Amino acid sequence: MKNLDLQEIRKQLDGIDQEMVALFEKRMELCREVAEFKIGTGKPVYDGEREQQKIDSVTGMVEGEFLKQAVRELFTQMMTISRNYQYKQMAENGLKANHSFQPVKNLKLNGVRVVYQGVEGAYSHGAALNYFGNEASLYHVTTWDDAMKEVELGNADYAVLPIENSSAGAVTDNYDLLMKYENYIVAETFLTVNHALLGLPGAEEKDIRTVFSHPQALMQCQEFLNSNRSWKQISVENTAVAAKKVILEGDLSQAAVASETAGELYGLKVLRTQVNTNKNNTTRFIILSREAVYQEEAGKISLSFELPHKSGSLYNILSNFIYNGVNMFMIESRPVPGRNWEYRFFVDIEGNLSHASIQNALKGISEEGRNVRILGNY
Ligand SMILES: O=C(O)C(=O)C[C@]1(C(=O)O)C=C[C@@H](O)C=C1
Repeated sequence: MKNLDLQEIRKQLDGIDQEMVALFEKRMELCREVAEFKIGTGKPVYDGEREQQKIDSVTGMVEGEFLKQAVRELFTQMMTISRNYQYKQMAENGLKANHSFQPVKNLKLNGVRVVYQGVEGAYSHGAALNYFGNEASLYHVTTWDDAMKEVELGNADYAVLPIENSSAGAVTDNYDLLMKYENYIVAETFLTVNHALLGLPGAEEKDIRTVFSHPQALMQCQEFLNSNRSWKQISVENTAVAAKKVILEGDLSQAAVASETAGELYGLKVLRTQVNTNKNNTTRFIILSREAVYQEEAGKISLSFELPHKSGSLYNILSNFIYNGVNMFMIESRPVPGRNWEYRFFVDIEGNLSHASIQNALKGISEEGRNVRILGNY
């Protein structure tokens, strides 16, 4: 008996769904006409005011919070699909997302000037050597900000900056610098980072009272460092500066957390190897240029945008990736300076600026987000 009831209900549901699909098709056909109108008049696809009116009107047609919320979600989704349909048509009419990036076969690597932050022996130096080898002329500056400035001024062709570590996460200061300067990410390189505990040639681990390193490196070695409760952990500019400090101050109770290479360079003794918690500790470095170029084979795009402090705003903007079949690798958020509780999002997606799906997604993002910037395709 029950089974029959269910079958009967399902039959009715099928009938309703059929009507809904037919109406949805009609709605999309009208949206196609809207797109034609917008292509003709140059109006943007996204009209936030109209969408709000629509949501207010349809939620007003039902009773009760549950149904109001359901109808809100349903229509938000439908309008998102409608926007994506319209962006697709714009792209087919040659109206692509605006960007000034030029494709190149290969990046210029020979005889270039490359800047990194820190001193010789710092991990950034290792990353620069990793990517550019010995052909380039490498030099260093004191801060990450200075490295970005060198590129902007044209003193360096490229800067090498750490952006993410597999155990400590994002290097947030460098995300902020991506906003401060108009330099572009043209490549990335990965460096396995193994920290050693380094002391004076005459020191033993039992003599140590103070450990110097970069805050990220200290964080990456928390398990080992915290097991020595009496040790004072002191942050300095970078790991190589820590090593230099230990040798210059000549105090047996001081140690540095830095690479073994830095230890050799400054004449320190390895008191313990691999003190990092994660033994696969890897840092991702980005290579920045002032030229907006991308290699034809590039497969990753970094972009940033800001969103208002409003329910669903992130969900809506990310739908531009979903409906274009674009895979997202990473998302990171940073506060927007001067605007409490509003965020700037940094997103890495899979793809190349020449792909139609990417152009569609970027067209949507650039209409719906604020201060949208393509940071690079590499
Ligand atoms: O009315 C429009 O301008 C449309 O493009 C249609 C529509 C919708 O699907 O209802 C889609 C996108 C706009 O942001 C607003 C509304």
